[in-house]
Amino acid sequence: MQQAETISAIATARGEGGIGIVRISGERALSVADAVFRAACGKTLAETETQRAVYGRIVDESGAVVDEAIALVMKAPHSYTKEDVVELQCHGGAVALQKTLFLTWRAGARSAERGEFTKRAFLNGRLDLSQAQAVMDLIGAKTERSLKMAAGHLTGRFSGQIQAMRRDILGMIAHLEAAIDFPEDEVDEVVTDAIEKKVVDIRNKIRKMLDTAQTGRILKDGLLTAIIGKPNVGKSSLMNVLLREERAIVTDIPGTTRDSIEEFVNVGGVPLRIIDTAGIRKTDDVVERIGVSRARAYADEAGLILALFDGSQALTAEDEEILSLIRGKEAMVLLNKSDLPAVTTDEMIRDRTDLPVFPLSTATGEGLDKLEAAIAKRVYHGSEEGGEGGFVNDAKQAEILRRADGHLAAALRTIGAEMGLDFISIDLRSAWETLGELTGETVGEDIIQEIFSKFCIGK
Ligand SMILES: Nc1nc2c(c(=O)[nH]1)N(C=O)[C@@H](CNc1ccc(C(=O)N[C@@H](CCC(=O)O)C(=O)O)cc1)CN2
Ligand SMILES: Nc1nc2c(ncn2[C@@H]2O[C@H](COP(=O)(O)OP(=O)(O)OP(=O)(O)O)[C@@H](O)[C@H]2O)c(=O)[nH]1
Ligand SMILES: [Mg+2]
Repeated sequence: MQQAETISAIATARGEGGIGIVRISGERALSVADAVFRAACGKTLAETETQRAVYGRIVDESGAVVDEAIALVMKAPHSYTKEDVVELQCHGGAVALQKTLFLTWRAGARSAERGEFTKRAFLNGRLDLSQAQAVMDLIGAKTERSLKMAAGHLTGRFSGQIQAMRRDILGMIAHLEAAIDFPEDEVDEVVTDAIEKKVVDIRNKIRKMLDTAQTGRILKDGLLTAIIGKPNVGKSSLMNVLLREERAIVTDIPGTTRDSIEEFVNVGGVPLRIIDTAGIRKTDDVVERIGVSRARAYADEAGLILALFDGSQALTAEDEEILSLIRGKEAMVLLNKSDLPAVTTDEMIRDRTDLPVFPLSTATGEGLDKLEAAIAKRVYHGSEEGGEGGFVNDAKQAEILRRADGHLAAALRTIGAEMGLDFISIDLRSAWETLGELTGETVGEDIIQEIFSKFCIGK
């Protein structure tokens, strides 16, 4: 189905790059493009076969040349949106590109909303909702592993699993309805036994998918990782070696870092949002005190704490306080300055904490490989591929899966209570509908609008 309104937008990065693309989609895409583009061969784009590239010029209403361009013609349904699409590939200049865009508006297109091309692709059945979301995740991917996850979603790995579950549920509903309509054919108990088995199966699949949710979210958004410790233990040095860049100021003066610094680091494919914090200590300095309270706040908020200690010094009361601060938290204990003679050994630290301990030196780089591998392993906890369905990478998706699982659990209770076949069917239908929210088959326009409004213009 082609939308009556024809839309256009600049599809490439603003103000940079050698080529810039104006993309047009909708019922009148060909006539809009023909109003602004003159092919060198003399043919109109409407006469051009689909999937052809045509060389020519962008001209304004008076026929004056605005730019030199290549037009890509993709006729419905053979395009990204499944509508008629023309892409005008121009020289990358911002002014010429903007002018070409204006000309398409004057010729009858309107400015595309955020994500509107992809929204049309969704509405026309090219992608389901989880695949459409993967388009944005792909663009925003922070590491290669994040990219791989998004690409898996885009190619329908996740959707495929969901669709299979929905088909199975629908099959059960049909079975129940047949048994209700023709009670003489089958004994109820035989029917419910079969259904119980299948429901348990699907619940197991959902549980496996939910197990990947935490990893999926980290791959998508990054893991908030706070480096904490008393002053001068080497926190900023650690930030710098992880970044491979002299980002934070390092001096031998305790209290060097006063405000926290956040940077993105790729550790073994895991995106970390690393925060270097002010050394935790009691201080009369007003600015430093604010820094210290921020450090404590980050320790609470972080998904992972890297607690740093100086192995070349004896542990102090401040170190003991940090050890108790991280007790029971997601934390790793790092014993720094292993290049110097050890005063505090890892055994001494291990006596005081159950958390994993890593000796290292930010000066020589010793122990860093092990630390990075341990961080990556911790995030993946064995599930490199995120199971058959790929990762669940979004809190909303996880919530929908949990709700669907709740309906399946209710179906099992209904079976257990021998309440009758039609009641089981009601629970199953709820589960089927809930799972449809993931693929977008059972969600309202408002939710769809909200999802696409987070996209960029031209996508
Ligand atoms: N220039 C350009 N590059 C792009 C896109 C685009 O729209 N334009 N895409 C999006 O932003 C992505 C590619 N996605 C696309 C998906 C389907 C079709 C398409 O035309 N499919 C037709 C023809 C397939 C075929 O010939 O086999 C079809 O499925 O019928 C195009 C792009 C990334 N690169
Ligand atoms: N020998 C040795 N010195 C180190 C090592 N790591 C850091 N240092 C030194 O320790 C001092 C403090 O390092 P920083 O990274 O500024 O320490 P910090 O924990 O950020 O300190 P504050 O910002 O004051 O809390 C500097 O002189 C560093 O050169 C190490 O592995 N070995
Ligand atoms: Mg510092």
